[in-house]
Amino acid sequence: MASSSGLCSSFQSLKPKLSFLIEKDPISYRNHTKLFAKSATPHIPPPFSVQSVAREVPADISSSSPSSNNFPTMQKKGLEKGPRALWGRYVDWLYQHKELGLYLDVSRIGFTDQFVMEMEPRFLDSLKSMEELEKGAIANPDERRMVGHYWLRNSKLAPNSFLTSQIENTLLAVSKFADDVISGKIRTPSGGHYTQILSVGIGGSALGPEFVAEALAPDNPPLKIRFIDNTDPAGIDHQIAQLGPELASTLVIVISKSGGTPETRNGLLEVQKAFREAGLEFSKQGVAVTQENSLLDNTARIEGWLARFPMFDWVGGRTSEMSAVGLLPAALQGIDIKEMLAGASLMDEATRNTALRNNPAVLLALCWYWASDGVGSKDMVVLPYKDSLLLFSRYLQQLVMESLGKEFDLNGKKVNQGLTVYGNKGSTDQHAYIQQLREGVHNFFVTFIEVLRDRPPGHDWELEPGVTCGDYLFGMLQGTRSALYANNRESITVTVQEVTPRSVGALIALYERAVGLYASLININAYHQPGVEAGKKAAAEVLALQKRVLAVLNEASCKEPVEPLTIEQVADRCHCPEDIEMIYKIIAHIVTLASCMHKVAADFWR
Ligand SMILES: O=P(O)(O)OC[C@H]1O[C@](O)(CO)[C@@H](O)[C@@H]1O
Repeated sequence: MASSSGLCSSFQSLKPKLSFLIEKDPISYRNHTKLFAKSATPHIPPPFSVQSVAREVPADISSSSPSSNNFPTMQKKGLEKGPRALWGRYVDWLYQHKELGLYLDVSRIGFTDQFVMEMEPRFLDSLKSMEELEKGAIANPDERRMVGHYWLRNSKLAPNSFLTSQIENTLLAVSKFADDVISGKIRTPSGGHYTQILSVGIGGSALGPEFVAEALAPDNPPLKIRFIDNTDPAGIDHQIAQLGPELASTLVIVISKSGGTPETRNGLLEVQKAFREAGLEFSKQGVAVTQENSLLDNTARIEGWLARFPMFDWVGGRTSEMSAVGLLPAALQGIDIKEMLAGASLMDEATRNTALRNNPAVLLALCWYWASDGVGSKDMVVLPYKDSLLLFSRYLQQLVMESLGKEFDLNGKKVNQGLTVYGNKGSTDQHAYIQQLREGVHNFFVTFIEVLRDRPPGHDWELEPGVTCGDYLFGMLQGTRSALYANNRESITVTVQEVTPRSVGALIALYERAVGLYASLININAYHQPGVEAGKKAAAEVLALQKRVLAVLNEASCKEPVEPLTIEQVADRCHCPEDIEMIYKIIAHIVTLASCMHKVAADFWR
């Protein structure tokens, strides 16, 4: 096979050099081009230096009429096609963060120089708002809250010393607890090492930890992690069954900012039941991450759980990965959380840059605005070409959609804003829905996430002469990017050297800032979620109605003989005839579950 050939070894020794070239070349080329451009075109100084590169802008191929009143006035042009012009655009706009080894290529989004110039003052305003937010302004007016997730990776930025020490103490406590568990200083009630984590939480209290575990946990972590992130009884049973006897060496981390989310409470009650049935004492293995004095916090304190870590009022669920919510599970899996924080902090610095084309979060938000007309008219398909980043799109789905999907803007005007996010991973998705992306309805733009390092050094081999498995992955990404572009489908490419705690921290920080900037551009509150409350309220009403239905059915079933009822009669006896459809669904649900209701069910369905 090729792996043992001379070609293979020479090829492998060539590869690091190639990646070095890839790393360095485009930017130095850009600098070179800039010098050229300077002599031909007057250089417009930062913030945005709009460069004239040779462009072949064909006749309007995919023009659309933006529906937002705020959208700059010019018409969208078709995408540039000529390879030389595209290369020029690539070089001209490529963003590189050297220390992070991160690139952002926006060349396949067709924004024009005029668009950039028209957007510039608005971006400067948005950056100003972000600056205020970081200084502790009430950035979430509805909930009268500060928004401080940026302080988590640079505690000195917090607006007062009390918050700074809260952040630092929590980080110390998380690190110490994780070290003690891993080293065996903290042991299971029977004196052994902890081997498993069962994380119970939902939404922002699950998605970050899930993404980070998938991306960064080593193959043999000190503690393996499992998640209960739903109120699906079978799903919960499955997780507990998979733990089996290891339940005795499982650390259960219950995560909930509010401490009152029903799904999380249910997960906790189910796990506590499993502990009782196994003859284990839950409190000795339970850890809570929640706001001080929440229901969960009080329960954990009264029951004397193993540990409690704070969640802060000024950190939102979907931006909580760098708080104890994300750091505790990560540290317990042996992930370097200081590196995650360092990556995020470097990215925070980069995304404060007011030289707009050198600010990657500005570039992302600019692309989103352009591609979706500032009103979410196109969906964002996120395609990491790396298995370990599979959950990035799912993580971003909450970050972006819960933040931007709002009915009203900050002035109370109905806007129905948002930006839809979906995606799994490449090249897998090429064998699923990319057919439609290439040829079907044109309602999206793509974000490719590229990882330069295929494998740890020394593990590569050639499947065919000169070609590795990773070369295929690379080819699939580049091929899809080109094929989509050839059909006027726009894309962004974010490139990292490898998937490390640092690069993952940076990616999270990049998107957090881009969402904040974009929200400010479209004048919405990115930090509340009133729509979710409506669903929760409706669910509570269904559960209340279920109790009334059960009472009516119980009464009927206690009669001798059992009193058969029509659905209309049940609705009448519940005093809510207008809810007949919901009552039908409730009965259909409970008759399949409750064995005590079998008799009634039989009569009911007669
Ligand atoms: O951490 P908590 O309070 O349990 O909330 C979980 C999730 O529920 C929501 O409040 C609504 O879905 C999210 O914003 C949040 O991340």
